Amino acid sequence: MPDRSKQELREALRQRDQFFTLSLELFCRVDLDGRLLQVNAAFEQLFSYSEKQLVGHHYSKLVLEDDQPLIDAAIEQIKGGQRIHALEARARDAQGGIHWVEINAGLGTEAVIYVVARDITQRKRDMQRLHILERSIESSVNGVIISEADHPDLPIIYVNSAFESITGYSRQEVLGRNCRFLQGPDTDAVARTIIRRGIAEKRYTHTALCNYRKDGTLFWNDLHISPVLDESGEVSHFIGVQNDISTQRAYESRLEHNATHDSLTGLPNRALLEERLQQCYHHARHHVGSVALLYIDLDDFKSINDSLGHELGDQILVEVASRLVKQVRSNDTVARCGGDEFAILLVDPGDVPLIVERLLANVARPYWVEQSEMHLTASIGIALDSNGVTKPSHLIQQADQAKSQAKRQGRNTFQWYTEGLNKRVSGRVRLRNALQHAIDQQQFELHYQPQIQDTSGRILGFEALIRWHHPERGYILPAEFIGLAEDTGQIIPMSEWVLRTACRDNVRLNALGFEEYVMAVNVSPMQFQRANFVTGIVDTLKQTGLAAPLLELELTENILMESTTKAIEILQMLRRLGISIALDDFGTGFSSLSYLKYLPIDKIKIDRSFIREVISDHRDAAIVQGIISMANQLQLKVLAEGVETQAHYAYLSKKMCDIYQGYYFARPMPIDELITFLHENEAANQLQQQDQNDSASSQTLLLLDDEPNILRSLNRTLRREGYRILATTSPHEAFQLLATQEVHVIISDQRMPEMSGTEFLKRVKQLHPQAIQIVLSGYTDLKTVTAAINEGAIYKFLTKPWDDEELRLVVKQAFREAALLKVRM
Ligand SMILES: Nc1nc2c(ncn2[C@@H]2O[C@@H]3COP(=O)(O)O[C@H]4[C@@H](O)[C@H](n5cnc6c(=O)[nH]c(N)nc65)O[C@@H]4COP(=O)(O)O[C@H]3[C@H]2O)c(=O)[nH]1
Repeated sequence: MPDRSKQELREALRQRDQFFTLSLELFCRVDLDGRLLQVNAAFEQLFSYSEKQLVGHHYSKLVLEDDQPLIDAAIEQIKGGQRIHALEARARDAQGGIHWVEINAGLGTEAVIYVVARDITQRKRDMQRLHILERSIESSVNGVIISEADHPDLPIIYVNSAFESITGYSRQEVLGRNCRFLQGPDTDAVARTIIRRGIAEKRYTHTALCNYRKDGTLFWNDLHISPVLDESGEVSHFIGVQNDISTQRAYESRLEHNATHDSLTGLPNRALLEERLQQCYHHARHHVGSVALLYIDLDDFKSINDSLGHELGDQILVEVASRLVKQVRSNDTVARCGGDEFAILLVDPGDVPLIVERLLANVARPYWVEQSEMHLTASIGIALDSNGVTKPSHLIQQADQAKSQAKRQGRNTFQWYTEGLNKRVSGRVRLRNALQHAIDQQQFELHYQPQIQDTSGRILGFEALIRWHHPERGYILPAEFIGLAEDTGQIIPMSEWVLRTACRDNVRLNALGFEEYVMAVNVSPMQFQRANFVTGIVDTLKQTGLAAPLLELELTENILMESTTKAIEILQMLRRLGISIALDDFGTGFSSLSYLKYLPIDKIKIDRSFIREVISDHRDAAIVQGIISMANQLQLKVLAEGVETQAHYAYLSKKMCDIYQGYYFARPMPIDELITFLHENEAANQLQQQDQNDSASSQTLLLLDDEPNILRSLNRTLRREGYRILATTSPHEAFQLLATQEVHVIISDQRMPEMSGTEFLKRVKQLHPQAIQIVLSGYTDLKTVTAAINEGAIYKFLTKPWDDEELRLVVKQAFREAALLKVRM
């Protein structure tokens, strides 16, 4: 070889070595057995071995055992004349660090393998990371969408499987499209704008919007959109992460619904009603009267609930709710305010009474519960916003007040709210406070009214009647405060006090040596319904020492009708203890008579409203007669309340009434007055008894009439009573008789030739003031009567022809009066 060529060859080799040495790629030469022959600097550097430490060593000094079969196979291929391209294997450096290398190799001319390799550890790591990211995106439960930002329509270039399962669209169906195909008519315009702006401004955006699945169903998409920047910082893509929050939304709206709706009927509750009312005020401030509020309360629903059970009670409430809703327009609000109370907000109501009538009629239609027919009514209160109300709760309150008024007016009716009603309600609030003060200050007293046995006139017992001794107003009657106390619950402490005091006072009467009297105490509905009612009574009897048979409880029909079975059980318990039961105000309760036979009671008290006109109104007379006959059949005692006159008494005793109570005998009186009354009564009884014992004739009656026939007839009527009767046709002779005999009662004619009856009695009054005088006149002209009354001498004025029974009673009373007079003198 010429020198020049040698020189050129040396130069080429030097350049190749330099290239070999300086190259950043890993170079090495390996013999066909896999032993290293030469490595370059990059190789030394990567593996931290010097060329000396490597040359002559088998490649397995570096390549991991797992990858060695790959290298062996590659060597075999090379030996067969093939080239190896991009074979990846792992090798360990001197410090034990692992490197991924990509190997290219081929056979050189001198049976040496030339290897060019590259350290791809970083690339491998990056790829692995990408792989993990992709796997995590794929396995994410959130839908992921990547769209291209360069393209104006932002076409989708990637969606994950979660997107497919949320939307129902496959990857192929959505690639290349803009995401907006998921939107629909209900998609909120605000949410769309938020997305549009976020994309235009290339920033992170978050919103929730309703989207549609492939099958057309709606879902709530909680969407986060983030821009993706390329190396130059430009937005190359948008990545959207979507979350199906339909269930959460449904739950939230259910929660919201529950917070504003009644769970049983599904109607708005009171809070939502107030909100709607507030909205109405807001919109309708311009014209008054545009809103009406109806407050509806079902009448006696409690008894239905108690008798049918709550489940069926609930069914009825649901039915009522549906009937109410059907009667109003869709922009009106029907709300359930709790229990059996509903309210309706009528917007631009028009003819309110017409609507209310319709509501009442519909509530009153029969209900079918377990194959039986049930009836129900409602009371409705109406308030209009024309009353200058500015707060929803006030309007509701006004309608509520009007409803209570409707209830008091007999139910199944409606009532408008008025200022007068408001005043009454404020009055009630004041009264309630005053009543509380009275309870705290013990301003109550008990007055006792005697109850009299029929023929004997004997006192059987008393009714305890509460009085409020107001420091300024004096005595206030129960009619003014019992009803309110019942509504407010204040009746409970009052009733306990009444029972205790009445029992204690009866024990006191006993201790004073009077005969045993029965004390009748009124029981209030609320008191009766308390769980501890019977034990409370037993405790009071124990504490006061009153024997149970000396206590009578007066209950009204209405109390017993509330829950008949339970009431019967309670009454039976009381009767077993020895306490007697009277049914008060009988005839006023409109209740069915058929239940009477089941009630364990002892006595019926005919309400005084029937007694007032009993002698002049044939209807009252018929009712009283009916009650007495029925009571007789049921072997119950009958007490007539409100016996005010002698005529009442005479009439009722003819009708076989057993017991009497009324002003005719005595008014209710405080305990001290009662004690005096009882003493007087005892004394009179004793005298009467003594007189009767002395001789039947000790009660002397003088009859004076100028007509002998009248005298005979009077004699006949009164003879059977056992009086000693003196009779004369002349006033003169009468004076003589009076002078010689003790006369207790005189019956005188008015018109006599010798002297007028009035004149005669006036003179007798002066001479014999202890004699009780009765005028019996055929002339009832005003002059005669007033003259007789003005003379003040007479006890009674009777007319001819007389009623025998009445006459007998008057005379009997007169003798009683004469006896009392004698005690007082
Ligand atoms: N016009 C007239 N009235 C007569 C006559 N005789 C009695 N009265 C009155 O009739 C009422 C009889 O009591 P009541 O029917 O149980 O009716 C009672 C009773 O329902 C209730 N009440 C009274 N005290 C109590 C009590 O302590 N507790 C409860 N829960 N209620 C009571 O208040 C009602 C009214 O009581 P009072 O005003 O005391 O009225 C009493 C009595 O004063 C009469 O000849 N003519």
